[in-house]
Amino acid sequence: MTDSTPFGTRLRTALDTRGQLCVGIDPHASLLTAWGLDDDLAGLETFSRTVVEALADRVAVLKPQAAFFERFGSRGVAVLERSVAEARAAGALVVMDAKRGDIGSTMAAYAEAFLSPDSPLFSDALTVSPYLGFGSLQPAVDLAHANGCGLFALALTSNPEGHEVQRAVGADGRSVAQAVLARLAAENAGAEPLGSFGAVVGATLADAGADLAINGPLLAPGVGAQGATAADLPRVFGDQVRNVVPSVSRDVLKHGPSVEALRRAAQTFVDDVRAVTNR
Ligand SMILES: O=C(O)c1cc(=O)[nH]c(=O)n1[C@@H]1O[C@H](COP(=O)(O)O)[C@@H](O)[C@H]1O
Repeated sequence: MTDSTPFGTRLRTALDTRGQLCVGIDPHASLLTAWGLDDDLAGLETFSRTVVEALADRVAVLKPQAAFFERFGSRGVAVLERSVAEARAAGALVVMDAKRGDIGSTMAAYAEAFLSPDSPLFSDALTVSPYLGFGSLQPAVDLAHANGCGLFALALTSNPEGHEVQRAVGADGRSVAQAVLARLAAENAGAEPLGSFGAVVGATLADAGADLAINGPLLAPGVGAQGATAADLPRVFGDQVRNVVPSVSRDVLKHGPSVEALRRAAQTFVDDVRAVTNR
């Protein structure tokens, strides 16, 4: 199923109608065990199908983490393909968390894999790493534009180690992260109601220390297991809080395998975010 409406437009509608939340599908071995499943292909399949069944018809964004599927080889990737297709069919926007980034000619192949409607892994958006230079991402930017998809570029990640690279200051006096954010803002210029080229900015940051007004979505992992809460969002994101997509994996997933409990956990996060954003 393709939809040439730009990702940013579709995301704005999803956030406004379903609430500001992304749930990550991260089938950790420890979660499979906690759900009473074996850490094998059948466990992976049951886990993913349950999360999609519980949440794809009500949560704005689902974000499968590709590595947890790839560790089972090609049959794990086949489970990922089915999960993406079923989640999209049920109305969720799917952000593939594969954090791709390479020289431009190879980046074109990564873009084909995730942002081409003919690909079995076709997703609404893809996480990308701009640390081979933002310009190396151009094939993905072009394909996203062509197919109504989005990208989320790692700007200020939720892990403490990210700072040594992302806060480094270049010759022009800007941090590396600020330079990435500026490129995203340029890509989103003039887009309404929201651009399709987002940044990843961890909710765990003490403060962003950068201009987040990129006219695009801000994917904010770190809520839940990494220690951030909805109450941190206004401090980190200021007047951009409306464009934040808080992302939670383990703190929702730990409530399975009960479909009802997964739904309640997700709804609690949506309500908590709504309370701090006054929306
Ligand atoms: O791109 C991401 O999604 C991401 C970026 C980042 O800065 N930090 C981060 O934790 N993530 C991902 O977000 C998810 C966080 O999972 P939980 O800590 O269980 O909520 C994992 O899949 C991470 O790979």
